[in-house]
Amino acid sequence: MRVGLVGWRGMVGSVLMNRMEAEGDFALIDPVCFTTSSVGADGPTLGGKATGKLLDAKDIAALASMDAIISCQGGDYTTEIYPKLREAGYTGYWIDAASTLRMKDNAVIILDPVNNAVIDSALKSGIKDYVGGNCTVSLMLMACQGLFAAGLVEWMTSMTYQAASGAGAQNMRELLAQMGTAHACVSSLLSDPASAILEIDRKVAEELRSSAFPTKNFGVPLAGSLIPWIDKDLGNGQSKEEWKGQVETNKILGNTTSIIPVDGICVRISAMRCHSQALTIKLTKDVPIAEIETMLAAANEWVKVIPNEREASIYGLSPAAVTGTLTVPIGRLRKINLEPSAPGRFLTAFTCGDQLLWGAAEPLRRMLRILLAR
Ligand SMILES: NC(=O)C1=CN([C@@H]2O[C@H](COP(=O)(O)OP(=O)(O)OC[C@H]3O[C@@H](n4cnc5c(N)ncnc54)[C@H](OP(=O)(O)O)[C@@H]3O)[C@@H](O)[C@H]2O)C=CC1
Ligand SMILES: N[C@@H](CC(=O)OP(=O)(O)O)C(=O)O
Repeated sequence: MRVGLVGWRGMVGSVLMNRMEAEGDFALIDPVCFTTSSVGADGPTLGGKATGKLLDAKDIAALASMDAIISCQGGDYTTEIYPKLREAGYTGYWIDAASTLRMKDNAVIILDPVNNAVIDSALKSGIKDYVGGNCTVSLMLMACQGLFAAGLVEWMTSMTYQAASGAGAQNMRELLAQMGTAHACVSSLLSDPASAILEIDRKVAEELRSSAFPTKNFGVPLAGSLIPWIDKDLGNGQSKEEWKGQVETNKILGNTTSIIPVDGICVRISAMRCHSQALTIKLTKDVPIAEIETMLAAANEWVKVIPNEREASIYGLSPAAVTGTLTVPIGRLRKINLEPSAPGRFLTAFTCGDQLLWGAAEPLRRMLRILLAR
């Protein structure tokens, strides 16, 4: 299979290349690398295979000669190139990390540990467009698959704590620059054990609010603060990131007639690349916590139930613990008494996952494997 790789050197693309290398995917394909900026330059060696010169990512004829194309180049690229490619008669597979095509009728949102059946039936019906889901949604579903599969979710709120990486590579750099600037303005005070903490705090607050503080990418301070809005303003009080929660969850699960409500508030925090979420779930019936834990743990091989205890939670359920791994821990599982008329039906949970792996790159390479296995 000739597989065109577009966006392979970006942040998501690099994580994807690393995972494909680690899983031996390149041995099974003929990789062809495209670029929007360095046509004719030497391509990378992938899985021991030289990929030759980089091809033009806007060359429709070159793209159309691929059996499958994986794009991590971004939404603008998809918007520009995908329609031209299909109009030119391309009938191969289009696998994409960008959100552009996600909600189109002819596209499937891919998260195969959760929706293998949806993907399988789409393949059988000839669908050719497969798009990775929003990172927060994919990570929530990897964690909560057991509850959805058992039909136990009546509705869910998701209050998110999203990492800088979701905003892009430049934003990760800016977060670190912000941390460094905040530290630098009080470094001499910090090295003096007798200095007053309120003086340190005052100086840091002043620095955060100063026009010299590095905020070109985020617009506002993230280090020492947070940003309570992610993605566009839909004009109805909801952010686009919050809107994705319900529409993408239900599309991934293949729910068409009966929709499970999912809503909440999406917040950017100063983690590097792991998104966390605090969930409140109304269950369709009262199920004991021990049974819920068993169900969650058995749903897929990456979810890990963390006992709802202090030590286990602080060491096992955080961005620092999870970053760079495919494990999706879920913990803080507890019944809360929100509605006395529905005892045992309100569940809290907290989950955390690497948004560049399950949230972006991993579903793409697994889709390729599904195609190769056909
Ligand atoms: N960031 C995220 O968390 C997620 C992103 N996505 C999707 O993936 C798309 C790509 O995101 P992301 O990987 O963060 O974007 P990047 O900005 O890291 O990469 C996108 C492209 O920018 C070009 N580029 C320019 N300068 C550089 C450089 N110094 N290093 C590497 N690449 C460079 C490359 O194209 P070229 O080689 O052609 O010059 C590259 O393919 C997003 O637009 C989004 O649609 C999806 C899920 C999560
Ligand atoms: N919006 C996500 C990252 C992302 O790229 O999402 P989407 O693929 O839905 O545009 C975040 O900021 O954390």
